[in-house]
Amino acid sequence: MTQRLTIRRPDDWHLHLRDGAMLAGVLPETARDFARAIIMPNLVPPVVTAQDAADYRARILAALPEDMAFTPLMTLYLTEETDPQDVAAAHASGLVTAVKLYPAGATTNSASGVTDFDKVRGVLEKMAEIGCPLCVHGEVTDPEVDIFDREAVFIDRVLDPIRRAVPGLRVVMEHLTTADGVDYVKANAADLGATITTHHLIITRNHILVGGIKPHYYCLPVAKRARHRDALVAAATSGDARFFLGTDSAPHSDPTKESACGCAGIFSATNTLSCLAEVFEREGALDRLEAFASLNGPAFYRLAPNAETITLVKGAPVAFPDKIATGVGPVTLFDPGFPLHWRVER
Ligand SMILES: NC(=O)N[C@@H](CC(=O)O)C(=O)O
Ligand SMILES: [Zn+2]
Ligand SMILES: [Zn+2]
Repeated sequence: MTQRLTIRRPDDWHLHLRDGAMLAGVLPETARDFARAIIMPNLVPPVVTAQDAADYRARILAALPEDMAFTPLMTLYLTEETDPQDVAAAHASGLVTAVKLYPAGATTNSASGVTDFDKVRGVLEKMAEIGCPLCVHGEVTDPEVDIFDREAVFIDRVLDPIRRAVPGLRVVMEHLTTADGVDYVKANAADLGATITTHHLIITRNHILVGGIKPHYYCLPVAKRARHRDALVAAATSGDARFFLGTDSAPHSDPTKESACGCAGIFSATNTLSCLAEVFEREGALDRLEAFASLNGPAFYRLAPNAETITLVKGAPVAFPDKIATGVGPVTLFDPGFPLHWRVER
């Protein structure tokens, strides 16, 4: 008997769409399966003001194929010059859903990020007052700190002090990669949530480094050892409403990844739901996939879940393309390293 699973249409609470020809190439890969996504603002130059967000939103909608429905939920890139009133107005009008904090230099296109956290305190206080969530790339940039420890150190040195200094601030720890992060979320109240990516539920650092260096498994925060991956799987499949899907699908063209200094980012929009169904099935948690992919995110963001549903069907292994063609070159699709049997019924 064919196995079928019908769930509310999912959303992606952490997505990179880029701009121009890359945007046009990757947007359908997300819009095919997802109703909404939180759109990351790390363009070059970044999406800093409400006007930038309005313009970017218009470019996304213009790139959307006519037969697809998709709602981009816009974010602003927090800088030391961000104006609290601009944020408040953009949030009140519905243009902007959240603000994104990048520690300066922590990841791809983060040069305009925050160095001195005292300088953004006024914005954070305004956000706490109006209920605008802060999405956080949670890694310290201190060159003395080992790259595998940067998330855990960030929690102690930066995140916990910010949350104590600005009570009531609603925070999403983006792309959680450690058991330390899972424990920190669990130890706190409902004003703290976390996104977990598809790939961090599957790969460990061995995937990047064993048998040759694999640039398409390199992302930030970098995948950790198996114990951490397993803690993420347990959190995602637990049904705990504080954990929800943010794919962090982050396209880079192949030449920029397959390089002596390859870019960080894994592109997973196309096969994410098939990967997730496989992971949740293996954990005996298929009945909790809907919470993770379709219910917990909207609840955190105080939005209604999508009214429409999608149906996943299990059958013979599904063939996904190795690469997506875009106007700026091929983008390699995330390879989970095991066959995928679930596909979204069209
Ligand atoms: N995750 C990544 O490795 N890369 C992201 C940036 C980010 O989310 O940190 C990107 O923009 O390419
Ligand atoms: Zn990030
Ligand atoms: Zn990201």
